[in-house]
Amino acid sequence: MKIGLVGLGKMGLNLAQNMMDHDHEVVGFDLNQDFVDQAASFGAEAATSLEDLLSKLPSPKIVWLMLPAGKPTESTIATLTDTLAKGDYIVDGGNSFWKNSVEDAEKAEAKGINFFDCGTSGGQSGARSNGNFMIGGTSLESFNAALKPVFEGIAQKDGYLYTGAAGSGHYLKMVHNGIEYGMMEAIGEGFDVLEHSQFDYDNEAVARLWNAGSVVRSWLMELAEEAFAKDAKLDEIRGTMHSSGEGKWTLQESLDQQVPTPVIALSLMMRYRSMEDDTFTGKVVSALRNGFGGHAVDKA
Ligand SMILES: O=C(CO)[C@H](O)[C@H](O)COP(=O)(O)O
Repeated sequence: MKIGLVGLGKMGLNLAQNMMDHDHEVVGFDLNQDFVDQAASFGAEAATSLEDLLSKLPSPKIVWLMLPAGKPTESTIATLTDTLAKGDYIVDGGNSFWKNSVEDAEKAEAKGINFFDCGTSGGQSGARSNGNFMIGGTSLESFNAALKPVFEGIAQKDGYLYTGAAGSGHYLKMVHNGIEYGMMEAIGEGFDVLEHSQFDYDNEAVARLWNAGSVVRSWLMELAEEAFAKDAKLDEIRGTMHSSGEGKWTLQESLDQQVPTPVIALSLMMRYRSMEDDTFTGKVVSALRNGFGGHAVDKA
């Protein structure tokens, strides 16, 4: 297969190499010329623009996006929907909001373009090899015809699934990331309790121990082991926990469906709380305690 890959950042560049490792040709484009040059140095064909990339693809054209969710992805899909022809393929491999994918697919499919929304998991190393992919889209037939052979190579065994109608791939990735929020928060909290205990635990040794056959062994625990190996008390980093939106979307969806998801909800709240050094909530509560009970307040 010859695939046009748009977006050659951390994930896209690794995915390009993964595809080429499995005998696919890649034409790469990114607004950042350095990324294009890097992809070319690995053997990808460099494109100077989206139009140039399309001109280098045989029909049916397969255009695979690895762009930040939101405007960069949506505007590129709109351009592709205007430009591509019946039978061509769009694969959105970013972390797009699933409702956008449903709408994007409707517009693309109205023109006979196949649209697939592909949640990509496994981080940068998974993109590079043995990845994990959750793929919704136009039909199983069109998936099997052009994309299945690609996923057979770039995914690990059992590491890809056609999940049904367009939107279902990114919906599944959204929930995956909600789970990810909860798992990471639990791991973080567990180590926080250890840090505050009367005992002197070696965090790296604990993570290594738990990775050796315990119930909580996991890739996340392995990443914790690696992080503690580099910086035993993580003194070099702040505890601000950024978020890209998928946890929020999972919570919004669970509220819409009236499904109780307290772990995911609180994990998201903890991320938001971590972005503030102090809180206005805290100031108000402190003032109220002082007001009704004369309790001490800490001065700013
Ligand atoms: O999809 C991912 C992992 O599965 C991305 O790394 C994503 O950015 C993680 O979400 P967040 O940035 O909100 O922590």
